[in-house]
Amino acid sequence: MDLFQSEIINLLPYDGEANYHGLVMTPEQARHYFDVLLRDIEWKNDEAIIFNKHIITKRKVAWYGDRQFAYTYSKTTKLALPWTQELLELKLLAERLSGATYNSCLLNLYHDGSEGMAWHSDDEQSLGPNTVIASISLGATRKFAFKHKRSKETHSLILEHGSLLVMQGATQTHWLHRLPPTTTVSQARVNLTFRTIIDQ
Ligand SMILES: O=C(O)CCC(=O)C(=O)O
Ligand SMILES: [Fe+2]
Repeated sequence: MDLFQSEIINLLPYDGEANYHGLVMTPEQARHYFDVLLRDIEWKNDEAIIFNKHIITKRKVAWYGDRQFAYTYSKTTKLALPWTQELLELKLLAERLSGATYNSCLLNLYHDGSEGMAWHSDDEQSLGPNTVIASISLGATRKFAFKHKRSKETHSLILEHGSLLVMQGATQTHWLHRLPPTTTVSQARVNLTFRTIIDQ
């Protein structure tokens, strides 16, 4: 039984599913995970090569997994670190609620509302088709948006402290998503996306 929200809401009208489970832990648990992850995760500024320029983002990232999976995007490669206790606990929670399993997790740390993530889809070959991605949010409440690649239709929702969003089906094929920057948020947010790497 889901103690927190009986209804799971699918944000997308077609071409995929983005199921928002709402809060999946108490505010105390969410605060605990937020504090421990801020302290213990090996946060690094993200690097990318875009239009032949070497970019270093303010946003910080980390990459963890079952094995030393290589994660390559924007022409940079990271090797997965071994799971921590808290990451394993959150992975189990995401697996139980989403009915899928995961072998890796990408973490993002947004220090305040000036940091976000631009439109993209998580459609790397290493994730395979119709991949399931479970996204847990901790800390500041932020808006999250989807845009259909062809129709340009948009849908957005608010990701709360201690919440779970599961993207699945054809979502990454047909929809872009982003975390828009905002001037109204001064607190930090940590996001974890649990993923399954298939081709290594
Ligand atoms: O911070 C978020 O909620 C989204 C992060 C994201 O889209 C990603 O890591 O691919
Ligand atoms: Fe993403």
